[in-house]
Amino acid sequence: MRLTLDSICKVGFGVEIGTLAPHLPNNSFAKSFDTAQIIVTLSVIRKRKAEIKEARATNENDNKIKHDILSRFIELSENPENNLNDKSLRDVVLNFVIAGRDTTATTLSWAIYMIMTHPQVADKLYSELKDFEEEKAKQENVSLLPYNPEDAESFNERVTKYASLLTYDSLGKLLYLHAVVTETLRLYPAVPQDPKGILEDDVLPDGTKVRAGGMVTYVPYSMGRMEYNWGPDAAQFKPERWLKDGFFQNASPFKFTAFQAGPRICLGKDSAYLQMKMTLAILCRFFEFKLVPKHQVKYRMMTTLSMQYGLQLGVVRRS
Ligand code: HEM
Repeated sequence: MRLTLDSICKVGFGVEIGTLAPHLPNNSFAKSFDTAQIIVTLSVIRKRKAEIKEARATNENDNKIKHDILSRFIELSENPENNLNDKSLRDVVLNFVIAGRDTTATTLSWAIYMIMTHPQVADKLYSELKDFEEEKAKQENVSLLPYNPEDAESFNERVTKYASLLTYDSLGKLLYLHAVVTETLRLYPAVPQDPKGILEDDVLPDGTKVRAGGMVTYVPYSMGRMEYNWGPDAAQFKPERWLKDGFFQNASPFKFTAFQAGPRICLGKDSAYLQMKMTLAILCRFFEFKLVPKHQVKYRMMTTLSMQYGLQLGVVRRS
């Protein structure tokens, strides 16, 4: 939650929340999130507006002007035709924080759970990440100094070097990692069910009549486990099902519904993949995870699919 909250606040609104600082501070933003969202987000909007105004007044060059999502919405709000006031901007901020924090955090937890309970997947993923490191370092003429997992300094140096090799383009080459994340979302979709209110009487494509005022729900959790959709091994965690002849095979969003489908499909899908793949690449290259014996992992069906008792695990540094 700390990682994904920091990330969505930085990418979305250009604000350093700092909940993941080395001493893991209690953070007023995170703490007050549930109770004081509105006050906090309005202050972020006001601060950003003032910064934009100042950057323009002092004719700052382009790299001083932030390019986050909020700044773009503020620019749109300057045109009265767009009808965007502070309240709508507040809703934009809240929408992105809610959409971007718990979804990716919960998917990362399920992915780590799947990886550590499927040793063959963990091995294959580790090989992909190690091979990537060697190839990329060779390509970029980066020297990889040997390190000792027991020695924090040399270990951290190597992790930092590895992180610098992970770019938007290079992450796109980690196909097994992409398949691991996608397979996790098939079995543990962050939004497990997604109800819709019916505005007008209508008839669904299969002839089912629906009445205004009622509700229809599609359930990615069930759809991801239907043999009808995925074959007799639907219940098994098999990233390989997404790969054919070394290429990633996308499924229709009407079959793999974790991000919804149609015109209101998730706007943050690519950004979510980027963040999750970057995090998992570093974690799975440098750490091995072991579930705490007898710890029970059970899902909790809320707006997002969380773990009822959390995920308790041991972590060991890898060579
Ligand atoms: C694993 C990660 C994620 C999953 C599974 C996911 C899933 C979804 C789903 C199912 C919806 C449709 C909700 C509905 O309208 O009924 C949605 C909408 C949305 N998501 Fe995501 N999401 C993820 C991450 C993110 C991130 C990181 C962001 C922001 C950077 C984001 C931004 C949005 C926005 C803005 C919408 C509303 C789109 C609209 O109504 O037109 N999501 N997401």
